[in-house]
Amino acid sequence: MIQVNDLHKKFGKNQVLQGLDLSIDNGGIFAVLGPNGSGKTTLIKSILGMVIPNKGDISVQGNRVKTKWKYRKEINYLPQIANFPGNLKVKELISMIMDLRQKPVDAEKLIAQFNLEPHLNKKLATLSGGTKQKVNIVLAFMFDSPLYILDEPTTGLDPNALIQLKQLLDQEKKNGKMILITSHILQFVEEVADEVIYLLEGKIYFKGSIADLRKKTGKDNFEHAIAAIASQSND
Ligand SMILES: Nc1ncnc2c1ncn2[C@@H]1O[C@H](COP(=O)(O)OP(=O)(O)OP(=O)(O)O)[C@@H](O)[C@H]1O
Repeated sequence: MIQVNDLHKKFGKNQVLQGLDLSIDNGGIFAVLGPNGSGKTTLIKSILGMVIPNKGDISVQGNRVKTKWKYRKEINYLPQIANFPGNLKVKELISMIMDLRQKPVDAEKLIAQFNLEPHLNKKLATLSGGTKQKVNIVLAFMFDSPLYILDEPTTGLDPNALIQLKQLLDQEKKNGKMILITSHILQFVEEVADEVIYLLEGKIYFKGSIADLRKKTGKDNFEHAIAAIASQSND
């Protein structure tokens, strides 16, 4: 469903992606990992058509990103930093996004799940970081789409909200959805991910299950396996 061929992207002299290939054709949770600055967000934004590559081809569900941008309606995206208009109230933002997307929604249940009712009449600028992230999650999950792209979804969440997020992910995975997640929280990744996609030096250095990663690195501990994979590449 996602096909990336020979993707190159540089910002000025900074060559971030250099000949990246990726193919995902089944549902499940895919964790996009890699050191800071390795290009995880750049890859995600290229798939979303928000970053224009210097070279290479991307298709999502058979639609080439360059020409058939309407495919974006089929993606639920949670940005790493949500730039909400601070003067809007939470409920106004939710209804604005509903109007824009014009798709059936199930916001009520999510609002209750993340205990957002007491915040609906508050302006976005006045919310705490974690509450903003809960709003971000509601916006990303309220439409039914085949593909979810979540950039650091756990940021700022309290333990209860984190449990709710994991439940949502599990439910959508059972519904056959494809879910791409970036996260630096390895405990979370270990719990939810079916596959790890590890970016290094502008390419995918490893793609496979956590069990495969353990086998490849000879490390049982996930954190150590991730650290080992980065150092193996320098050998
Ligand atoms: N719009 C931009 N203009 C200039 N440089 C950029 C831009 N976007 C990203 N970069 C650079 O590209 C590199 C990769 O950034 P990116 O945000 O994709 O990394 P990341 O793997 O998501 O990092 P992190 O783990 O810190 O979130 C970084 O060096 C970053 O400074």
